[in-house]
Amino acid sequence: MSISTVKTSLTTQEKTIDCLLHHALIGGHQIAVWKSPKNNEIQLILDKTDKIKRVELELDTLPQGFIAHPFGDQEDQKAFFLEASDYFKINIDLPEIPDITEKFKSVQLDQTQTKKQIRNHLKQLCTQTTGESCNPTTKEDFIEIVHKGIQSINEGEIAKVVPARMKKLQLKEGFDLTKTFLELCKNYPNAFVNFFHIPSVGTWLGATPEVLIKTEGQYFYTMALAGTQKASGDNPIKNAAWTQKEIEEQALVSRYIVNNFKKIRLREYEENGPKTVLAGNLLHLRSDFRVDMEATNFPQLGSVMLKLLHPTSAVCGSPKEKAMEFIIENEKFDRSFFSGFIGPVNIENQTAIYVNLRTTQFVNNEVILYAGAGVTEDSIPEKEWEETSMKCDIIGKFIQ
Ligand SMILES: C=C(O[C@H]1C=CC=C(C(=O)O)[C@@H]1O)C(=O)O
Repeated sequence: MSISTVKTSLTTQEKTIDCLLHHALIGGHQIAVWKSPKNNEIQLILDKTDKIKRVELELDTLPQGFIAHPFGDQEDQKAFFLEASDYFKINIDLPEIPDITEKFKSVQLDQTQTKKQIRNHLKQLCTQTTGESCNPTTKEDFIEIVHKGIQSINEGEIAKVVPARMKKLQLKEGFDLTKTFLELCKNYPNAFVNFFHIPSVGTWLGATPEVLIKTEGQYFYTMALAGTQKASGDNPIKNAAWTQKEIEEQALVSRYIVNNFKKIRLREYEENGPKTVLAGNLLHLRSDFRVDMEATNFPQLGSVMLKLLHPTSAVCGSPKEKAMEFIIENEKFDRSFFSGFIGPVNIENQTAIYVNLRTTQFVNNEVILYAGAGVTEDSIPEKEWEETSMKCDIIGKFIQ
């Protein structure tokens, strides 16, 4: 695997990403591009083996790469995996230097032609998933699901459920993938901004605020993120007031994490929060968990918790199995990779896997936006619908 660090000005940077995206999309290769929260480097891997790989969730045994798992259980219990044939880092703050694009150009194209070919390729994408064949969720349908969810909660079937909806937009003329990615990086510095493309499987662009599991050195991290309100005013975090509904909704996610620690008899962990955090123009409640894997003698905690946590009660509900049954029965579309998990594995000693939220799928000249909302006994259906609209807009406003 070759590793290159590219330090470029914005235009060279854009040119570099354009060139690598073009190389991957036109060449039929797999590609993942991401920027981690509060980081100034865009990272990019190309998988040129041209094999769609499925791997077990044993993170320590994997080479450097990028993992992607749909929301639903997979029959073989495996995830998709892009293996890093090439790995690049592009610093967004430093101006200038090496032009690595020469090696990736099969034909000499100017930037306008490159961008046009990327766009045309995006317009023609098809996937094996069924998302594209379904109609967008209507407000009436979503509100009905929320009502049903509240009813199941009142009947004691479940404590919380997270129904989702999908919305379609036409891919606009002149859509520029690289520019959109850079815009997302600029506007959402706290998010994991990502684009991944697995030919015939899925092509997704998003900016998620939610870590599922992260391991770095001896430490393991996870978080309980839930509860949503619009950020407003000069100091939105300070001015935020949370109702009992959101406090309980987030507490359920924290409890779910703690219960999973209990299952593996892990007693020593740090828990901080909940505190209010900003994600785009939304506020959430978040508790952070940290475990010293050395001190607790849990070297494989990342893989163990990944299997236990997904799907968390932030995207499915609680108890997990009953909430999943509810979703399968009532949602009329395939979530595909939405609310699944994605992220870099074993890259520079770090694995950081995120819940795939605030995201969009490219398919058949359209983009599909997805969003869910945590329903508890105190939910007001109309407000849950509005919340999903705000969540769709996080990415949607950059697409239109
Ligand atoms: C399911 C989503 O968000 C989750 C994460 C944060 C807040 C949430 C909420 O308030 O419902 C959700 O649990 C989504 O963005 O589609």
